[in-house]
Amino acid sequence: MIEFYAKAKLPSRFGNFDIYVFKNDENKDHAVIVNGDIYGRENVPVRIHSECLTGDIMGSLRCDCRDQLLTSLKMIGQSEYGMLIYLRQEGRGIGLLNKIKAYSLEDQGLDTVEANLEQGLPADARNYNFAVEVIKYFKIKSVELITNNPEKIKFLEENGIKISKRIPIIIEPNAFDKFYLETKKDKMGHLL
Ligand SMILES: Nc1nc2c(ncn2[C@@H]2O[C@H](COP(=O)(O)OP(=O)(O)OP(=O)(O)O)[C@@H](O)[C@H]2O)c(=O)[nH]1
Ligand SMILES: [Zn+2]
Repeated sequence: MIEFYAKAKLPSRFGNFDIYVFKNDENKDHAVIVNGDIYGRENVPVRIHSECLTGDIMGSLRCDCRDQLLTSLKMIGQSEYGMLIYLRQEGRGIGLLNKIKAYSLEDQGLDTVEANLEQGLPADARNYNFAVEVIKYFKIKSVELITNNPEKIKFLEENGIKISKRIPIIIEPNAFDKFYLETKKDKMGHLL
């Protein structure tokens, strides 16, 4: 269960957003960025973004996270209404320390899935319960989900969220994330 905690204006380079924080079962400060009036609406563009300190903040080229984050904020800012749910599930839920250990194994040739498994961790430890709760909190009737990840679509649909459309978010690979993106496509079923 989530509970409203605080809301404030968040003017940004992408638009005049509102930011919400909710109390939740995981006790994590997930952030919800909202543009316009989403309450009770249909076909709301929604991005569910998992935290990536190295990419989102530091501009790492090992992944496409930052470009996906900026592209989706821009998309949402340009739409009449929309929402980005920023989940504090660093490293697909294994945390920063384990993600950097995984990077170290990837530097030795393992792919992103193998590097998690090698540590005895799941390839993807995330869940999207918080996102489901937020979508229900705003009584959103249907969602246009900005993603390439079929797991997110599956999780939301299994938990009663109607997805009217998937909006792909394809970022051109660079020399450093090419293999990472290939692995997402080949091993994780991403629609790339
Ligand atoms: N464990 C691990 N996590 C990573 C690695 N590279 C990026 N991440 C994390 O992966 C998450 C991003 O997930 P992705 O699978 O790239 O994308 P997604 O958000 O599931 O799918 P999209 O909605 O299509 O973007 C973030 O939490 C990153 O911190 C890695 O090599 N190993
Ligand atoms: Zn990343």
